[in-house]
Amino acid sequence: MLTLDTVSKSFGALTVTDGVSLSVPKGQALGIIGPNGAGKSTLFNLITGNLMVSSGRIELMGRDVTRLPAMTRVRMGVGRSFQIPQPFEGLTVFENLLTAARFGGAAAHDRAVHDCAEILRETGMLPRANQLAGELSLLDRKRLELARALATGPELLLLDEIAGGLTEGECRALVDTIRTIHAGGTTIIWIEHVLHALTSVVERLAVLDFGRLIGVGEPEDIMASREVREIYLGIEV
Ligand SMILES: Nc1ncnc2c1ncn2[C@@H]1O[C@H](COP(=O)(O)OP(=O)(O)OP(=O)(O)O)[C@@H](O)[C@H]1O
Repeated sequence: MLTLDTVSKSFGALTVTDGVSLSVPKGQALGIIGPNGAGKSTLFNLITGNLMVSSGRIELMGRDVTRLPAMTRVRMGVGRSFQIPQPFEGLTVFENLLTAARFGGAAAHDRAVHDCAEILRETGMLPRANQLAGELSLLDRKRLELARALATGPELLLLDEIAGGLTEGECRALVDTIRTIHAGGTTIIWIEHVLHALTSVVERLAVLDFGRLIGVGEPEDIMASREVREIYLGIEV
């Protein structure tokens, strides 16, 4: 589905992504962890085309997308949620979804209306359909962020810290929704600091530190590794 080949990104003298190589097979759920400022969101921006790589190559569904703009990648099936939800505050929940489906996914109107209704149901947002996005609670803003990403019809779904700030119960509900999306065959890459939520969904974990990929593997092995415990969790072993 996705291959990163020695991808690097620098802002002036600051290297934020440092030679990252990674493959994500179709249908897999991969978690990305790492300390604040490790370059996780930047990596998402490089995958989506919101930022262009300084060097390296990105392949999506067998196609070199390294120089393709973000909109082309959305239309190819890359959907994302943002760490800070960015809905159109003055539009209703349904209008927000429809906008994503029509412009991000390029679906015809009738089809988009049908798909958006389905996504509202799937994400538990149906009762909020006619509410203004600007009036939503934190949980519902997060759900809307997920729903908007789904409305673009993604084959590859990138989730950026979607569980942070939620109560245990809210977090469980969100995890159930993400599990269902994954079970439907969508490839997922999920950046998350709420580790128990993340590891209850993903099959593989990648660790970023100072822009470098320092480990990729089964969640149990990664969480048990000395390097991760020292660098990420700050636990002396
Ligand atoms: N446009 C930019 N210009 C300059 N520096 C940037 C830019 N975007 C990000 N950075 C820097 O790159 C580093 C990585 O940022 P990034 O947001 O990718 O980290 P992160 O791992 O997602 O952090 P967090 O867990 O806090 O969200 C930080 O030091 C940040 O200040």
